[in-house]
Amino acid sequence: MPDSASTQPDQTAAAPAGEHWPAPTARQPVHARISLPGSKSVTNRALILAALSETPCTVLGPLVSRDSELMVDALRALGTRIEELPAASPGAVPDLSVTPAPPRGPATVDVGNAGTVMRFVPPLAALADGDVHFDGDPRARERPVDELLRALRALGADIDDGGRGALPLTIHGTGAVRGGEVTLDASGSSQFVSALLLSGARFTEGVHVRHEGPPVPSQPHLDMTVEMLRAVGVDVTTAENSWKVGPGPVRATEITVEPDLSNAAPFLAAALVSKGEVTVQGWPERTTQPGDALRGLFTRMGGEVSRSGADGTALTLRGTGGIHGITADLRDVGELTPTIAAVAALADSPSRLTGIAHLRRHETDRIAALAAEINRLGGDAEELPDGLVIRPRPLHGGVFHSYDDHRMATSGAVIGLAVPGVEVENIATTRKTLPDFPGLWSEVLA
Ligand SMILES: O=C(O)C1=C[C@@H](OP(=O)(O)O)[C@@H](O)[C@H](O)C1
Ligand SMILES: C=C(OP(=O)(O)O)C(=O)O
Repeated sequence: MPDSASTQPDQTAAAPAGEHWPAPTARQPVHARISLPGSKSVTNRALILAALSETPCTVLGPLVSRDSELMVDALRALGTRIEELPAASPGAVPDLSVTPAPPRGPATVDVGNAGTVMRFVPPLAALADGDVHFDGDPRARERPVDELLRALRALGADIDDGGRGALPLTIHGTGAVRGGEVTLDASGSSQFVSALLLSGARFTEGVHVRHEGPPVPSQPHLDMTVEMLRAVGVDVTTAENSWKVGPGPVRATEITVEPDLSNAAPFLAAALVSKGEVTVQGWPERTTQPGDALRGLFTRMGGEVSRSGADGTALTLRGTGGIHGITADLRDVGELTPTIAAVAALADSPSRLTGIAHLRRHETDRIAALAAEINRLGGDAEELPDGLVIRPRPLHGGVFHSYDDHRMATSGAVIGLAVPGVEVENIATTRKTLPDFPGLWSEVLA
């Protein structure tokens, strides 16, 4: 079996065959100024809202990567017209013109390994007239959707998942979803709640989602959903563990996508690790993106953050010398964990990262994968049920496996900055959310 087909980390596994990318070491402090592609989370929400809109909508500055392409293909399969507009300048990312149509089946949706596609599209597909079949990468069949399916059924959808509570599945759309009140346990993924809210205004009775169970992760992503819904005229009220969307039209005409701040993580880490300076352009003054937390996290780990530019949207992180360990509850910003863990492995004191049990069901079991790969390079990372303890030790070169996980791959690149001889297996998996990570990384290191 090719290495990239395996998703389960195994500390004892010998380095299997696969494409290995020699991670460049930073021989001197990195000094760079970069523009990052659009946010995955904003792009895929924008596309869903545009598809449900009463009016045509332009999505400005969308991400073009595997996850966004899967979303575009899914919506096209359901009848939405999505066209690229002429690029503003050569090499610029084309904006997207979205012409909505009532969702229709029969259709087949490939979710790849995109959480946003496997969770956000089923509620929209339940509004279709006809059957919609969902499947994805082998790992997608292991990622949780059970609570979402349970909730959708309670709201009136007819779903055949063969009793698995997982992909593959077929939604027998009847052209309408009753909606109403539903209680679910969203501790496995905030995306269950976001999914129901994004399509909820189009359910006959709207939707009132209540969460019961251990805390819901990724609060900023829930805020993003609520904020984007309100921006297109949807009535949303929230209380603790409760979100209510009134029935009514979605009126999206233009949605601008912010740069992906979570994808800023490895680049800012490069400044910290190499004692250099990296500036990310277009960092919003105010945002719901979890990546905004990098400012505080990397400051605690030894960096210095400043803003510049006429509108203050150029954000610079300067490495001041030391890299410090950190004790942090990352429940709200789980997707930053792989980069924080990589930096922690290079720090001058131990780190304890908690609140992230749900990462065990992300693209791979990220807790196990990070521990396995840091330890494979001579480090000392210990798994906790809900996180990691990382005690820095001198690391050596070797293969850093990515487990088909974009953020594992970029973490290997971060460690490689400081440790000669690190080879990242399947760097191409970074295309899930970044169109050309190796290219951008070499530019930054040049
Ligand atoms: O709604 C979103 O866009 C996301 C929510 C989070 O999911 P979980 O709550 O499942 O961690 C995050 O990790 C994922 O990368 C994107
Ligand atoms: C968890 C992630 O992605 P997904 O949207 O597939 O859940 C991620 O990007 O870190």
